[in-house]
Order: sequence, then C-alpha cells, then structure tokens
Amino acid sequence: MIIKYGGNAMKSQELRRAVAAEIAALRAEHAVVVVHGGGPAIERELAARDIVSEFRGGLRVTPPEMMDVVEGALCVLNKRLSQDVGHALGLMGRDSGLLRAEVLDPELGRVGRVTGVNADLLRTLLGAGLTPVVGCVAVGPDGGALNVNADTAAGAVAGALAEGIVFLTDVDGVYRAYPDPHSLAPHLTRAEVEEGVAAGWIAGGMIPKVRAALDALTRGAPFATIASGMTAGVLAAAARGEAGTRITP
Ligand SMILES: Nc1ncnc2c1ncn2[C@@H]1O[C@H](COP(=O)(O)OP(=O)(O)O)[C@@H](O)[C@H]1O
Ligand SMILES: CC(=O)N[C@@H](CCC(=O)OP(=O)(O)O)C(=O)O
Repeated sequence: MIIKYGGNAMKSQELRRAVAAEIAALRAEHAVVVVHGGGPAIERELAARDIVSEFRGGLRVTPPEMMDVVEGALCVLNKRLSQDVGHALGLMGRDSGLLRAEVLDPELGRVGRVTGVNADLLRTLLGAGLTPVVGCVAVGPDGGALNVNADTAAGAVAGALAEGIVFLTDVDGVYRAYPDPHSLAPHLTRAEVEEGVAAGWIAGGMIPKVRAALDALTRGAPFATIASGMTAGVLAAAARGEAGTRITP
C-alpha cells in the first residue's frame, strides 16, 4: 500500500509520530511505501531566507535558485520521517532514478512531471523488509533536481507498483459541500470527480489529490482513498474501504 503523507498531516511532532505509529502498525499486514511532501517545512525554510513563493494551479513556481532550499527542507524531513517510521530507508526521488521527471512547463521553473518510477528498487527494499520513505524531488533529464507535487509523485508510485494508495490530509475525505463534515462522500466515481472539479466543489489542494488518485487508478492501482491523518486507525480502516473517500474508476 502507498501512503501519501503531506504537510497538513504533519503539522505537529505529535501528529507526525501518531501517523508514523499507524504506518508501523499497518506493516503487520501490508507492505508499505511512504511518499511525502512537506509544504509547511519548505515555507519555513523559504521564509528564513526572505523568499516568497508563488503558486500556479496548486504548484509552487520553483526558480532554479529556490530548488536547493526546497530539496534541503524535504531531505531533512525525509530523515525525520524515516526515523519515526522505523525499519525504513529514507530516499529522495533523485536516488537511483526512483522518480524520473521532465520539466512540466518552463514558466514554472524546476517543477517536474513524472515520466518514470524505479519500481524494481522499491520492490527490492520491500523484499529486504524495509519501508521506503520517498521525498518528492525527482531527477530531470539534465541530472538536476525537479520539484514534484507530492500527491502527483505518490499517485505515480502507486500506479507503477499497481498497489492501493491512501492520501492522508487534514480533512476526512472529499466533501460535497466543503467544509460541512456531514457532506463527506464515502465513494466518488471518476465522472463525479470531474464534475466536482468543473463545478468548483472540489477546489484548492484537493484538486491535485483527486487528479493523482485518478492517475493511479488509470495506471492500475486497485484503489485510491483520501482520508484524515488525524484519525486513529485510519490506515487499517482505509485499507478495508471503511474510512475517507474511496475513488473508483
Ligand atoms: N471538496 C472538498 N473537500 C475537502 N477538502 C477540500 C475540498 N475542496 C477543497 N478542499 C481543501 O483541500 C485541503 C486539502 O489539500 P491540501 O491543503 O493540499 O492538503 P495536504 O497539505 O495534506 O496535501 C483541505 O484542507 C481543504 O481546505
Ligand atoms: C511543485 C510543488 O508544488 N511541489 C510541492 C512539493 C511539496 C508538497 O507537495 O508538499 P505537501 O504534500 O505538503 O503539499 C511544494 O513545493 O510545496
């Protein structure tokens, strides 16, 4: 199972440790790959350098000189997360071509579109009893780093391994009338997701998540679920289809 773990589900050290404990518990029954982002950690490092960043279509415009700061922040987080999870190996997408990418749009700078995943490396690590913890920086055709939205990176990994994925975030799933928690959709089809994005009831940071979920399903993942990282037992429940919003083809 692939777990996408992003900024909103790691707001405090307590939450980070709680999610790590959930992941460790899930390993008793499932081989697990963690793919993480860390928007707030990136923001902190940029702010410390008086750098203001701009988002277009949910993606951080990443000029070349900003890339080192983004990568540095994610690398530090990667080591913390893999230590929290235990029996883990923290890697960036740049290691051994784990995530290969090309420039998505020159206007966005060093932002990548994933073109390949080294699934064999992930299978080797899993076979050795290690949990890969993957940071969302890919290697580009020029050998340099590319900044990939972590939802997109996680969806690509789930598709490459043809395994289910859970996107952990700070809401219980996709609401039909955000932020009314009673409007949580337990299931959404591809057509309903497309309608939600077009109509605007799926917005902001939820758009890359549902798009990555659909991409994973297209590539062969058996399920894609969006769920809250703040709920105890969420991963086991999501694996059974009993938590969050499960997106189906
Ligand atoms: N229909 C919706 N249902 C739930 N959340 C939504 C919806 N539309 C937009 N959102 C927003 O998407 C956010 C989750 O995306 P994001 O902040 O990028 O999460 P993360 O940092 O965990 O990747 C929610 O906190 C909420 O503000
Ligand atoms: C291109 C792009 O936008 N990359 C993201 C990568 C981190 C990320 O996606 O982190 P969350 O999962 O916490 O949102 C960024 O720079 O913020």
